[in-house]
Amino acid sequence: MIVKHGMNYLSVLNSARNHKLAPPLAVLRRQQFLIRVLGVRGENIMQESKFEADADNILRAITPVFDPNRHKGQAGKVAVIGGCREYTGAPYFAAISALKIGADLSHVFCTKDAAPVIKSYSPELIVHPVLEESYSVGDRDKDHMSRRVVAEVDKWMERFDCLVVGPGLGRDPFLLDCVSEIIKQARQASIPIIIDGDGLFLVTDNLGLVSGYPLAILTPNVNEYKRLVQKVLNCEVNDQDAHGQLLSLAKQIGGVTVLRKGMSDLISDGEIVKSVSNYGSPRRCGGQGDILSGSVAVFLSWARQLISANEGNLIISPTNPTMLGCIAGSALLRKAASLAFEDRKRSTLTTDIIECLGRSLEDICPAC
Ligand SMILES: NC(=O)C1=CN([C@@H]2O[C@H](COP(=O)(O)OP(=O)(O)OC[C@H]3O[C@@H](n4cnc5c(N)ncnc54)[C@H](OP(=O)(O)O)[C@@H]3O)[C@@H](O)[C@H]2O)[C@@H](O)CC1
Ligand SMILES: Nc1ncnc2c1ncn2[C@@H]1O[C@H](COP(=O)(O)OP(=O)(O)OP(=O)(O)O)[C@@H](O)[C@H]1O
Ligand SMILES: [Mg+2]
Repeated sequence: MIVKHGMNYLSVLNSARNHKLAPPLAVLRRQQFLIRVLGVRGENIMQESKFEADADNILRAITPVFDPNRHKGQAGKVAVIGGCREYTGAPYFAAISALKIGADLSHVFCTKDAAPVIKSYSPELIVHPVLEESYSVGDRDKDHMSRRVVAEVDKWMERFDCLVVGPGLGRDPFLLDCVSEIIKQARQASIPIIIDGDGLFLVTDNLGLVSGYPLAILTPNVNEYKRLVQKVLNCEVNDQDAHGQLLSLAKQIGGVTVLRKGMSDLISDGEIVKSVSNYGSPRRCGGQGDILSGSVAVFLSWARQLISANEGNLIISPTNPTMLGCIAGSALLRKAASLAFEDRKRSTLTTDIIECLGRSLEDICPAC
């Protein structure tokens, strides 16, 4: 088989199959090698390796060692704002992933309907049934109700190291108005915010909510990225200049960090671009992005702790904690997805990947 410069990953896989080079799993394993050699979009090998993050070393550097003097909460307190009548899985996936990686406390702020369901998935999560959708609020009560919802979240705000806004949030207009206020409060309190799922639907039409906030991370999937590019750059997604376009997008939103999910995850804060392309899984079951948002929340919190403990002097690069959080979260999720796929093959589900998070982190960064 001749691997030519410019072949994309699918044509490489097909060509490998045509040449009967290897059974399917071995071909898939070869995918990682080929991605590294050719670049995911057939880009120049030098260019791709120049952008590839040193993810394992970053993971090792920011994951804290166990210390008997530390108390509950110091390894991270995260909150997920999401969960409504339709979606209860997404906020659960994000919140439980944060705990499985090593956060001490994980909260979920969701609607009243979603709360008992999410609680029943796990006793580990602290679930607040505080969000309201339009159908449960009379027109006259809206102002009063909105103030109540925002106050309920705000009284906890200072305790959180990071918020994840959007997994399974839904798109109810009243609920999204309340969430806009919650984002404003978090920003005022300088709490990092990861915006995912329906949170991106909200923010794409209200960019002022995050614009210019360096502690904001947007984690768009293919649809969400397309909408962001159209809205912010007023053009279509350009895969020929994926790095340049992502850089412009992050810059244009005032230096927020954008993690563009895909075959290879691309991350930019408007200053630099990094990619994470370690082998993941060919399964595209729903919920993997939710694991990612919960994971990034934990690693971002740890990266900020490390930076403040070292008074800003880091021996790793990049030094922006949002970039570090994204690189570590992406690398860990992809490794866990690959382990889960090895075990479960076609039946791999998001819950299987969550079960592999601990082992994946242990492989890279042993607990003792
Ligand atoms: N197990 C769970 O609980 C999981 C729950 N999940 C949760 O699902 C939510 C949506 O996330 P997703 O990833 O499906 O959004 P995406 O790919 O942009 O949309 C695909 C297509 O659907 C449409 N569309 C979507 N939402 C719509 C709405 N409310 N009302 C109307 N249209 C809507 C959309 O149309 P468009 O946006 O282009 O108008 C596009 O064509 C989000 O909260 C996520 O966290 C996931 O995390 C998976 C696991
Ligand atoms: N084509 C792909 N090949 C390999 N890995 C991918 C591919 N697309 C996405 N991923 C991986 O899956 C993770 C989740 O991305 P995905 O695009 O599925 O998010 P999402 O649609 O928001 O997920 P969710 O269903 O949770 O909302 C990404 O971090 C990326 O590492
Ligand atoms: Mg998603």
